[in-house]
This record gives sequence, structure tokens and C-alpha cells, in this order.
Amino acid sequence: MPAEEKLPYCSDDQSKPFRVASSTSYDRNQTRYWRDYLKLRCHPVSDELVGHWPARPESFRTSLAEFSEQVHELAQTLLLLIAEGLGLDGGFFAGDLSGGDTQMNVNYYPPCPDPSVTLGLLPHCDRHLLTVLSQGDVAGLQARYRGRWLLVRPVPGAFIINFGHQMEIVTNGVLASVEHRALTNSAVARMSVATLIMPKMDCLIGPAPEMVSEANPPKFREFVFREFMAAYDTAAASREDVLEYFRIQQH
Ligand SMILES: O=C(O)CCC(=O)C(=O)O
Ligand SMILES: [Fe+2]
Repeated sequence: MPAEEKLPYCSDDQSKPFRVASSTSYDRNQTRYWRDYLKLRCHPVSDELVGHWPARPESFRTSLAEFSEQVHELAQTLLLLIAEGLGLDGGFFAGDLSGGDTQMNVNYYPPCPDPSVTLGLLPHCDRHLLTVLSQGDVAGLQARYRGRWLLVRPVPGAFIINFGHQMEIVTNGVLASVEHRALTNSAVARMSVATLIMPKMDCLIGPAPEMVSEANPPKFREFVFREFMAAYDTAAASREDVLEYFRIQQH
């Protein structure tokens, strides 16, 4: 899209259903972000929602609607299998837990002259339930495992599935949300597309009763998802700082 066509969509207003923004001017703890992004609402698809998406390029609206439906279907299948795997009712995640407006982040990391002083995205866990991520064919995603950052190598045509904070909370810690970050590189631009399956804003969330027992008491208190969204912003996406608001201290 030429710059002048992008301009009307540039905004930091998070309530907009389609917007373009840059986080290159934002820094935290000396590490600078190196990312432009497109954030949009992509599901449920309705005429009203599609009307907020750009009409050009010509195939954009139909391609996005189709991609969005397919990713949504994939996510629902995965949630069903996860529920069954945990011994929960197959429909456990259907309904309000995964029924919020689905958001898509299209992240663009331009080549960076000095990747040692930037990160595309700082370490974070995703705030919602489940992420379906495509990282294209340029490596850059890292996941934290036992204190070390591991590179998640791109596999052609494959999606990466990330559990968000809500998955960790409803499973009482059994399916932990993985901390991840995105590196930049000096040679080529990198793009990733993350589709985020969200609870409804007024969904009541807490550890599922089936995941709690005397030997395994609840690790998190109950809350309404809207409250989590606010805490996530206050804690600037830091994993431990945000979970601190909801953790029940064990004695
Ligand atoms: O660029 C990536 O691979 C990661 C994107 C990501 O973590 C996000 O959008 O939340
Ligand atoms: Fe993420």
C-alpha cells in the first residue's frame, strides 16, 4: 500500500478496528523496539467489520475474510482437542472463553542497522487464550525455555501455536503461557501474522474446577477478562508483573 493510502489508518487508538502504527519511537529498559504493525479486528466477519478494512488492494477484503474464517476454524479444532486432552468437556473453551472479537497483528520488522540495540518485540506472553502465528520464512522468534532463549525455526507452511495467559490460568498452570520475543536482523525485513483468540471482555475467568484439587489448589483468583486487559497494560506486558495481580499466594 502506498504511504498516502496508509496514512488515514495511522493511529494509536486501540479501539479502532483497523489501524497502522509504529513502535520504533517507544523504548523500555534501554532496549528499543523495531517494529511497524497493522492491528485489526478480523472475526466474527460481518458487513460492518469488513467495511472498516481497506477496499484496496482489490482482493484484500475477500482474502482476509477467508483467512480469518479458516484460522478461526483451526483454533476451534485445537481448543476442542486441548479440552479433550485435559479431560475437560469438549466444549469447554467454546462460548465466552474464546468468543471475544478476534484480533490480528501483522508485524513488520524492517532490516535494522544494529540488531544488538533493538528488539522487534520485547519478551512477553500473549494476553489472551491462544495465538495462531505465521512467521513466514525469516527466523526471529525466540521462546524462553528453562531460562534460555531458543530460536523457533520457520517451517514452511506451518503455524506456531502459542498459549496465552488465559490458557495458563484456566488450566491452573498445566498449560503454561510461553514467554517469547522477536529479534531483528540487518539483512532482510521480517513479517509475522498473529491471530489472537480472545475471551469476551466480561467473561469470568479462573482455574477450571476440574483442574483444581486439594493437592493442586487454585493458583489464580477469579476475575473478569476486562480487568486482565487493564493489568496487562499497567504491567507493560511483563509476565511476572501481570500474573502478580491474579496469583493466589500459597503458604
Ligand atoms: O514476530 C513474531 O514472530 C512474534 C509476534 C508476537 O509475539 C505477537 O504479535 O504477539
Ligand atoms: Fe506474542
